[in-house]
Amino acid sequence: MEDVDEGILSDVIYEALKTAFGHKEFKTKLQKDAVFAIVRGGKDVFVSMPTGAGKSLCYQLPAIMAEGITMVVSPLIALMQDQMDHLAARAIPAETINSKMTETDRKRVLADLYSETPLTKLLYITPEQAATETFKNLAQSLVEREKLNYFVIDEAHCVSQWGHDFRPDYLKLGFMRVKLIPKVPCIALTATANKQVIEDIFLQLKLKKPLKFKSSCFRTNIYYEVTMKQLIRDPYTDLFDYIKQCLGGTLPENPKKVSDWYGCGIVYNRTKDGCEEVAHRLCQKNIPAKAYHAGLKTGDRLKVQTDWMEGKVPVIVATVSFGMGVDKANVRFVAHWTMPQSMAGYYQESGRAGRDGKQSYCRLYYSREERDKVAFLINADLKRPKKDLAAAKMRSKATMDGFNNFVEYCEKPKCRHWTITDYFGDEKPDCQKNCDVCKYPKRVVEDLKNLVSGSFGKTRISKDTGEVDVDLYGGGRRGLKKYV
Ligand SMILES: Nc1ncnc2c1ncn2[C@@H]1O[C@H](COP(=O)(O)OP(=O)(O)OP(=O)(O)O)[C@@H](O)[C@H]1O
Repeated sequence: MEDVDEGILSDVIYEALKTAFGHKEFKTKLQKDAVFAIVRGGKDVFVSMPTGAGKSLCYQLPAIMAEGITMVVSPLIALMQDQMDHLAARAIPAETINSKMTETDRKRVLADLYSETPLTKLLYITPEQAATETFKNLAQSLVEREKLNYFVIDEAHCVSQWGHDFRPDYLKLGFMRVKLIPKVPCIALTATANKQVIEDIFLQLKLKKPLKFKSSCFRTNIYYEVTMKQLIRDPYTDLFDYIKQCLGGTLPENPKKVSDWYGCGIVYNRTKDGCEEVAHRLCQKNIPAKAYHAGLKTGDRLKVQTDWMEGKVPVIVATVSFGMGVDKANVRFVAHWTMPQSMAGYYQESGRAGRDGKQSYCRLYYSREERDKVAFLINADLKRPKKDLAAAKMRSKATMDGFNNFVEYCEKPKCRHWTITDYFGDEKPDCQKNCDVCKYPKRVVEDLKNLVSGSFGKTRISKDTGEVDVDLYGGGRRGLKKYV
């Protein structure tokens, strides 16, 4: 659509936005700019927006406007299914080819894709599927028939050796693209990429001078805080009170009538047993909660997720296996009962709060005991023998950096929003006291002092960095030591 008059193009895009997705406006100017650039075509595009900002629409709208097919590489079958359900609800024909589908379905999808006028608009595949002969032949055929419009890589941080969800199969996509579909524009999207990850995405996918659409990862409507678990007398009571506060302040008289609750929430836990334990204790306190983890049978796990999605149970207590692709608007809080392994992981998990733009809350329960446990687990994992040593070394460094950065988030009295935006290479945000450090600086510093025993140096607030400089470790050692 390179030569189309801009006014006409704009009318067509807005019309499609309304008829296909039911939206009158773009969510943000960045979403609009990205859509317009992708529709104009001819260029690779990189989109980095916070969770819930509406990245999917950036490629789905151009995909339905174009005459051919858009291929979307997505990391998980569940994630694809979720996207396809959303599209099906809007009567947009989307299909997948994956290892779990029946032979009949597979034949049906392929027959459509090889037909003269395929009905499919979006085809979702995993990176593993993209590496198969079936897929290579299909891609070649679509290119020859000029039916492939865009090649989309969702959750593009998975491509990067430095990304927290690194998947080696993603590395093949760059070669495949150059060899098979060199002229098809590539659209890479992510929510969690710092400078290093972005550079690696460009390199691995061999993007050609991509147009960049990046917004700050600053989530204005989330209150971030860290609670020192070892300093509170009764952590469970603290969690109950927190949840009650986030979900409307008072307990409904009939706790089974969930419509009384103001929204819902997630409690993340590192272990299956931990999830069961917390869910059990919440139920004892009349807070309906269910555990979600890999130890449950598929059907049970699905039921827990559906109950939570439909608002039948306001609190889900889950391991990190829960959440990717979950698009629920009214998540009022995300509490971490244990510690994630990296800043990028925490940003993604906590970012499930407040997708509707309303004020929401994220609290991490932190203790040094937990920090040491996670450090031990990471160390053990890094020591396991690896096939590709060079890649493993790079990964180790990324993992260590990610963890140490996150320890700093917990242990440095610096604006939480600023720490996050700093990590992702974004500008200093205007926090507006929407974090504990900015709202209660004295209390945070006191807590940090109490976190460790030893002598403390003077407390000084730096004008340049916003950090409260305090000798937390005693013995004159300043700053944080590295743990992994
Ligand atoms: N222009 C728009 N107007 C109103 N709502 C929109 C618009 N674009 C997207 N949305 C809605 O915003 C929500 C978040 O969109 P989406 O799931 O694409 O976010 P995302 O950036 O992909 O998030 P994540 O990184 O968590 O996957 C969805 O409910 C979607 O329907």
